[in-house]
Amino acid sequence: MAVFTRITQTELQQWLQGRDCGELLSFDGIESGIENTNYFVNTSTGRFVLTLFEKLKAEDLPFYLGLMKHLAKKGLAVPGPIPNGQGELFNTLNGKPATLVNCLSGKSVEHPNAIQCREIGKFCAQAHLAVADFPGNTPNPRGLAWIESAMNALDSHLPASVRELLHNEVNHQKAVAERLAYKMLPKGAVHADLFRDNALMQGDALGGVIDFYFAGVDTFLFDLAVTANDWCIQLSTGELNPELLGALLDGYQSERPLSAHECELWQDMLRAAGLRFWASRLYDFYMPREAEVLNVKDPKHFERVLLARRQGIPLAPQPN
Ligand SMILES: Nc1ncnc2c1ncn2[C@@H]1O[C@H](COP(=O)(O)OP(=O)(O)O)[C@@H](O)[C@H]1O
Ligand SMILES: N[C@@H](CCOP(=O)(O)O)C(=O)O
Repeated sequence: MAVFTRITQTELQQWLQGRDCGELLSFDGIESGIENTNYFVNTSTGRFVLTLFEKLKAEDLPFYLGLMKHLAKKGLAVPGPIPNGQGELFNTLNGKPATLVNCLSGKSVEHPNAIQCREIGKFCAQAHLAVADFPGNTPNPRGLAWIESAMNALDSHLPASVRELLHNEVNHQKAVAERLAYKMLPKGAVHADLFRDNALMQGDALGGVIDFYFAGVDTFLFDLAVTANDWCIQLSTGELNPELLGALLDGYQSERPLSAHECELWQDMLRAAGLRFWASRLYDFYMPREAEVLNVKDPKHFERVLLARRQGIPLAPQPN
């Protein structure tokens, strides 16, 4: 259950005043989700999602909400925030910063097919093209600097074999970051958590992408690698499914061809993306946040993913 903050009809009615969203009819708490409080809000003009931010600070929100607004304005299937009467994308509701976004259709898929992988690949590329003129510059909050500090905090908790692999991969990624090819990679504001549960599918079509609250500036290739590691996975082994991966890359390259440097660093970025989620899951596992309704996600899954990517990859993209 993920309704951390309860609100009353009167509070919501007052908060909605001045927003271009019609008259409040009803609202219901959304049970799934673990970070924020979400409600479906039905009004005389449609259906919306209200999010009360439980942990993110007000100063962090302009980047995330600004990115969603930017992408929605460019026609991508992303929930656009509905501003209040003062033009603000968020303001306080019951003591928490809160925003209202339009409700997208569809539901997440557990076992995507090749067509769905192609669609998410296309979306990923379109989003990368669309941020060329987005001015926000908040770095990826879970970049290599965060991973290294998490690793140091975790060190005494970890079994020796885990510690060794973590240090080894962090050192490898630090060396990658020094390479000229890495420095030449195109960057921008990316979702950075484009997992299956953050995409709503309507059959084979993409209904939309939600949950931009791990977004930050990073390489486009890293964002694509995060997506591949989740959408194209063989869950039992952590290996990539060549058919699904081919479809994802094909969809991506149909919109934004990869450069020679991007192709060269594909395996390293798949490793970086595996490392990022292994580190955050280890962190959440060994240092659980207090007083939370938390489903801690299994770190072992991303250990398998990382080990598999270090061994090799089934398909390397070619520059167009
Ligand atoms: N804009 C939206 N349109 C439709 N459903 C949404 C939207 N935003 C959130 N949801 C629903 O709410 C659930 C929880 O949202 P999510 O952003 O994943 O929460 P959390 O950040 O707490 O993990 C999603 O799984 C989805 O069902
Ligand atoms: N996708 C990450 C967890 C990020 O949290 P979210 O539920 O807000 O998407 C993972 O699987 O470790």
